[in-house]
Parts: sequence; C-alpha cells; structure tokens
Amino acid sequence: MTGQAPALGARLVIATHNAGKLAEFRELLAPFGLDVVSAGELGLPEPEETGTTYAENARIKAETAAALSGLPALADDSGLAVQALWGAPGIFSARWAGPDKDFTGAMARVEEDLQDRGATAPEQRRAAFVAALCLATPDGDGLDVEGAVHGVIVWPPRGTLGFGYDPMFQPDGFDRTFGEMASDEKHGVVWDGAGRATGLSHRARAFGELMAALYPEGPPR
Ligand SMILES: O=c1nc[nH]c2c1ncn2[C@H]1C[C@H](O)[C@@H](COP(=O)(O)OP(=O)(O)OP(=O)(O)O)O1
Ligand SMILES: [Mg+2]
Repeated sequence: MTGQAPALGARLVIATHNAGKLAEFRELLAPFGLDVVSAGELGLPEPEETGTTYAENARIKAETAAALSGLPALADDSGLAVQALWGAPGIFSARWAGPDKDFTGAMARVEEDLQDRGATAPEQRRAAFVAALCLATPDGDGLDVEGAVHGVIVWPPRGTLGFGYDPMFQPDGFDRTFGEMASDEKHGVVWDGAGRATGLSHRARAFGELMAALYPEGPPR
C-alpha cells in the first residue's frame, strides 16, 4: 500500500500518553504520509480507564481524544497476560508500574507471583502480549481490532530496547526477548502483496487487522 490512507484522515491523533507506544505507532504509520499528532502534543487529558476489557479501554481513549480534538483518533489498550496468573497483570499492566512507571518493579512483581506458584518450567511461564486498537471518528464511528503474541516469561529480564515488560517477554520461536529486538523486528510489518499486513508483536498484528478492516478490498488507490 502506498500513498495516503483516506479513511484514517489526513491528520490522525494517536491517543496515548505512552512514549514507547507512540514511537511504535509513528513507525507503523510512517509509510502512509499522514500527519500524526499525539494526545500529549494536543494537550489532551489522560482519561480514566474504567473498562473491564482491553477493547473497552481502547474505545474510551479513542472516543475521548476524537471528541476533544475533532480529529480521527487511534488508541491502544494493551498488556501482558500471564497464564499462571489468570491473565494478570492484563488490563492493569500500566497500573502495576505505579505513578512513577516503575517497570523494573512491575516485572519483579510478575516474577515473584510466578515464584509463589512454583512456576519455574517454561511451560508454567506462558504469557501473551495483547493489544486492542480502536479508531474513533469525531462523529461517533468506531472500529475495533485486536492482536496477540504468545511467548514465555524469562528471568532475569534481558535487553534495554523497547519499553514496559519487553525485557521479560520472549516470543515463541525466538531466543531473544522483545527487549533485545530492534524495533523493526518487534513491530515491523510485512505486507503480503495483497494489502494484508503481518508482524510479530501484538501491536503490529492488531495494526494489520486494522488495515484489513479499513480496506477489505485491498490498498486504496
Ligand atoms: O509492547 C509492549 N511492550 C512492553 N510492555 C507493553 C507493551 N504493550 C503494552 N505493555 C504494557 C506496558 C504498558 O504500560 C501497559 C499498557 O497499559 P495501557 O493503559 O494500555 O497504556 P499506558 O497507560 O502505558 O498508555 P496509554 O493508556 O496512554 O495509551 O502494558
Ligand atoms: Mg493507560
């Protein structure tokens, strides 16, 4: 797909206050020549995430930003879901890091909870990153998609790339964590020639779903 993606709007708000996510969306959207502006740059508030699912929270963030900015807005609600912890920290992944965004502490808490359950073997340490995206327009339309990537929780954390829980998550089929992967490997997308996008990370996969939902007939001309 080349050129502009009209349904996204020439100007698009990325409704996040997370610098790591914002950088990834800027890279994902870079080929499309959109004017991407962040919620932070527009001075938009961080809405309370009162939903009980990733999708609900993504919609809250996207609708709030679209209504306040008068522009289409793309939001992401995501998290790390650890199977032995019944999906925790899940939608509370950001909250586990506290107001100081201490992900070293949040990762230690995940490991402690796994240790408390005696989860030492890799098969007891299964996890997925999940991302729900919502694209909302100021007139009230919304489009919801999700993506996930499965893997295993490692300890100690490895790597300094990425953000959040990346250093403790090793996706299936790799011997490196997301913290050890360059951005292009973690969330780069590959187009299949028919306008479909695939990728490794939850966010890249959700982005591929978004493009497929926006353009079911293939790339816009
Ligand atoms: O690729 C990722 N690599 C590592 N960690 C990740 C990733 N994706 C989500 N995560 C974790 C950290 C993040 O803080 C939380 C999402 O929480 P979430 O509320 O969706 O985002 P947030 O509060 O950081 O920013 P905002 O709500 O303004 O978009 O899950
Ligand atoms: Mg948040």
